[in-house]
Amino acid sequence: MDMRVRPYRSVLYIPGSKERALEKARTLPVDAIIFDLEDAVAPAEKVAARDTLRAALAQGYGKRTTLVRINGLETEWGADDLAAAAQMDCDAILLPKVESTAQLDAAAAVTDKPLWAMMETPRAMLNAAAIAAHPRLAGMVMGTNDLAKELQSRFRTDRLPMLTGIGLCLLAAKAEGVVIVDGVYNAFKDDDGLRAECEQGRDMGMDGKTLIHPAQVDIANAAFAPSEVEIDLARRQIAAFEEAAAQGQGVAVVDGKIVENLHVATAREILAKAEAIETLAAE
Ligand SMILES: CC(C)(COP(=O)(O)OP(=O)(O)OC[C@H]1O[C@@H](n2cnc3c(N)ncnc32)[C@H](O)[C@@H]1OP(=O)(O)O)[C@@H](O)C(=O)NCCC(=O)NCCSC(=O)C[C@H](O)C(=O)O
Ligand SMILES: [Mg+2]
Repeated sequence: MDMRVRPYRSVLYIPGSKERALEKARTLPVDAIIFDLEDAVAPAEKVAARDTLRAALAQGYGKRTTLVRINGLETEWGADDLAAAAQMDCDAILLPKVESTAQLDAAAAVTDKPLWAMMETPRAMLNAAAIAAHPRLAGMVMGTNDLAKELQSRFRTDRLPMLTGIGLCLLAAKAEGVVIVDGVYNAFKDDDGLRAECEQGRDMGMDGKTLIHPAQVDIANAAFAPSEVEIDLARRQIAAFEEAAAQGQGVAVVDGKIVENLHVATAREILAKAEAIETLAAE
């Protein structure tokens, strides 16, 4: 499926050590899963988590995209995590705290799997263009908890302190055509807060949101899917533009707004995304 069309609305973290959660995920309507060996797994459980995760992935997760987040290659677990993940039934490997292309080169020397990068430090934001342009990079994940820690910023509902960093990563991802998903919303019982943050991410151009709890899935799926209003408008824009083109005109007007070929391209992407979501849901 075309990467610009494949849904990444909901990307759920699951600690690689939690068997119940690993099982539960097979029942959840998530577009992608990050199987975590890093921060969600206690040091004493890290080695055993590799085997737990390998066994879970071998049983399959349907059409969901599967990513394994390893520990940093500079840690005592990183190299063995990477070697283990390279042999697992997963779609890609997610590297934490990527700050340079050298880290991607080191992982690329060990595995042929696509690589994703956690973007979660100020240096990562400053090097986002080079990271996104790495030939093996397929996606970026915002790590907004680590970013807040590094920035020494305060939590704000509008996320003002981190918008510069998020914006740099978005520009880099869009310039290179790689996926980018937003950071987690920690208050997993606060539906309204999550909904607002999803809307903000969607408005900015994020492909989806990383999540920490099953209760967050439906809100993210709704926020990052084309709405009925958007689908209806897209259909009408395409029809109006085709009619105008048939009459030798390059521009149409729908709802009092101009429609040019670039708007039609966006409209087609909206319909393709809606169709891809339907296809995933049907499987
Ligand atoms: C946050 C949690 C610790 C809450 O756990 P718990 O109290 O057990 O939740 P519930 O009792 O409400 O769980 C209800 C059922 O849902 C299952 N469950 C819970 N979480 C998940 C999950 N993530 N995936 C799949 N299933 C899940 C429970 O097993 C219950 O199932 P059932 O028995 O059938 O009722 C917990 O949600 C959790 O551990 N979440 C993940 C935390 C995590 O992965 N953190 C690391 C990633 S965040 C991060 O690092 C971001 C980044 O790096 C940054 O810097 O920002
Ligand atoms: Mg982090």
